[in-house]
Amino acid sequence: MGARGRLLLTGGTGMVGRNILAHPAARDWTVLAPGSAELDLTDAGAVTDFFDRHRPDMVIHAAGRVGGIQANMAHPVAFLDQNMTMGRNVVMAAHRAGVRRLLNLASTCMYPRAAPNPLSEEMILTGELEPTNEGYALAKIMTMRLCDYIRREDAQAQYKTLIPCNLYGLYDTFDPGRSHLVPAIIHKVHEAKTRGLGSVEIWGDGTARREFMFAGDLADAIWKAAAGIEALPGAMNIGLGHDHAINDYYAAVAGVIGWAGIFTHDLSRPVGMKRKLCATTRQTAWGWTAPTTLRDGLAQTYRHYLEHYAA
Ligand SMILES: NC(=O)c1ccc[n+]([C@@H]2O[C@H](COP(=O)([O-])OP(=O)(O)OC[C@H]3O[C@@H](n4cnc5c(N)ncnc54)[C@H](OP(=O)(O)O)[C@@H]3O)[C@@H](O)[C@H]2O)c1
Ligand SMILES: C[C@@H]1O[C@H](OP(=O)(O)OP(=O)(O)OC[C@H]2O[C@@H](n3cnc4c(=O)[nH]c(N)nc43)[C@H](O)[C@@H]2O)[C@@H](O)[C@H](O)[C@@H]1O
Repeated sequence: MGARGRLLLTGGTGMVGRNILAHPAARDWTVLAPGSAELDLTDAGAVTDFFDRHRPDMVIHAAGRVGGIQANMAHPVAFLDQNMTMGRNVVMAAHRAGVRRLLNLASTCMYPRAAPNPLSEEMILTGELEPTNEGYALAKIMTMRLCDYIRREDAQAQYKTLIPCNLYGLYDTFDPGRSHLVPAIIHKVHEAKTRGLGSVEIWGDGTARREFMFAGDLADAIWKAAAGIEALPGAMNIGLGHDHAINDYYAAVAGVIGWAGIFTHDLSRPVGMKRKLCATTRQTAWGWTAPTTLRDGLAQTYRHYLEHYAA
């Protein structure tokens, strides 16, 4: 048994979950990490049974229906329904089972579309959401608020929410229909290189800005948060504090892969938020910064892509 106790990690088969499991701090806990085939989190009865049988001391909720801008736009019903149901089932079953510590993972899509950057935690629920991912964002807000209400009603309950910026890294999803920006670029530029193509198409004009953190770094923040959840505010961004234009990410990936073609722009493609940069005031006071540079993170992710996905 890990010295810190028994921990249920939801989403342990996903990108964030696998990075959490690969981190050395995972050895401090006895981690239970069922995938959806073993425990369907949309099944309330199955989730309650799981808590009754396994009695975890802590929960990290990192499961979700997750995808890039195109998948979110195509399936708002599934993104709202599945994420809301999973969040409700996990948080309520944990509380009913007497679990005192729960770390919930949200996303910066919870911020209002017109909020001024950098985005600080108190801006949530002050305005209209970005329509391209509204369903997902509503589910994330609901789960965060459920944790807030539980803390308010139960002084023993340490149910806290981390709000990570955009992520990329090992175990990412490279399928173009579902992928986020960074894995999409890696796949496109790799294909261009291997097929001898001279150009790659960027969605939009490439001036929108995003803050992408290496998922291995997020795992480090998550374990620090798990070890001292009492010290966390109810909600806290996990970000870098700086961002880049979409065009810059394409150039950076091309540099890492070693491809020297040209970029074109498809202006008919969705762009979403013009910018969503996290305020890192709370995170800085908490004493953590992400260590991995963009170039190093991209190089590690490309190596992983070559080993596991490249044709
Ligand atoms: N990726 C990002 O850019 C990003 C940014 C900010 C926040 N986040 C948050 O981080 C968390 C994890 O994201 P990710 O990128 O790791 O996603 P991911 O790679 O797509 O993984 C999703 C995980 O959720 C599990 N899952 C989905 N439906 C389930 C169900 N019905 N029952 C049980 N498990 C289910 C999957 O299990 P199976 O594989 O076994 O089906 C998988 O382990 C999410 O809360 C997401 O909102 C992600
Ligand atoms: C963290 C996630 O952020 C997501 O928003 P969001 O940053 O726009 O999601 P991404 O899919 O990462 O897209 C980021 C930006 O990259 C541009 N982009 C350029 N080329 C591509 C490409 O080939 N593929 C993709 N996917 N984008 C591309 C896209 O127009 C958008 O402005 C939300 O939809 C999710 O719900 C989640 O919250």
